[in-house]
Amino acid sequence: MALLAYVKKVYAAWIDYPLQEGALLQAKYRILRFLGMGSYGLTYLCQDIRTGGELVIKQAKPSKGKLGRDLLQKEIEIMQQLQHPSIPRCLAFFEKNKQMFMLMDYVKGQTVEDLIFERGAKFSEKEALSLICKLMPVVFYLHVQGFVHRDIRIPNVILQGDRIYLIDFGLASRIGEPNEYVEGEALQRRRATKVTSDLYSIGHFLLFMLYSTFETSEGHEESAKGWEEELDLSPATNRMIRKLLQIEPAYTSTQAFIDELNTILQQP
Ligand SMILES: Nc1ncnc2c1ncn2[C@@H]1O[C@H](COP(=O)(O)OP(=O)(O)OP(=O)(O)O)[C@@H](O)[C@H]1O
Repeated sequence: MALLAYVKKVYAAWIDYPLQEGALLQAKYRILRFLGMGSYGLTYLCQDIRTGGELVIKQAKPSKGKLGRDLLQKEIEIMQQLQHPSIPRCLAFFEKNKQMFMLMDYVKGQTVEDLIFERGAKFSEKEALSLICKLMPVVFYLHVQGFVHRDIRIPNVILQGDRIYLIDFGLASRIGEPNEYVEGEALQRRRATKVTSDLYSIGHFLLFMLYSTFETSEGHEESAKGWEEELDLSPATNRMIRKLLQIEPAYTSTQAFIDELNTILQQP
């Protein structure tokens, strides 16, 4: 049994091996760089050789078979229904030899994850709240269109100068849709097809930014303290995060959260 699992793993790694830089897809799109491998897809930065323009191509992970293709198909269907300046457009898709590919806008910029972990960016309370405030119009738009993103995390938000982008709609769903692909109870809250799951993720997003200024004292790296003790936040922000994380009753709507966020930001 262990041998079979090993063989399957080796086979998956082999068929999921990224396509080579320089390779041409559909005789039009040259692969410039492999951007990364997610749970269900491989993503490449490409160039349209006719126009010289850059674009991103996401390939359904071959080892995931039909499930991978169905998930990419779903991502395409959702992205095609969205039109927002903070969401990359799905430009086209194609299938070749049972492989599925989606073309989308390339968002040049830096993810919030890179800013914190590679650039050492530090977000004060006001800066972190302002960034969330900037992100909320696209989240609100998504919710009004009847969708939840379900994967709002620091690697999925890109800053490009003054502009903000939300990427990776691989887990996006219609609000109220049955939770088909969620494994494990802990993920249910984050992945429920309700707007509260995006608000819950925004609570964690905010904490990631706020912890960028937190210094652990020597010898006390492992702290059992929670964020409320470790971070010196205003009582209003603490309460807001408690509501986002559903420690207190959750916000009844996305607008209710936005209103409270604006009120806090207007305080001196
Ligand atoms: N439209 C885009 N523009 C620029 N970079 C992108 C775009 N879409 C994805 N990326 C980048 O490509 C890489 C892979 O992204 P992808 O969403 O496929 O997987 P992931 O985020 O690594 O994993 P998972 O999908 O499991 O969350 C990431 O570094 C992401 O920032």
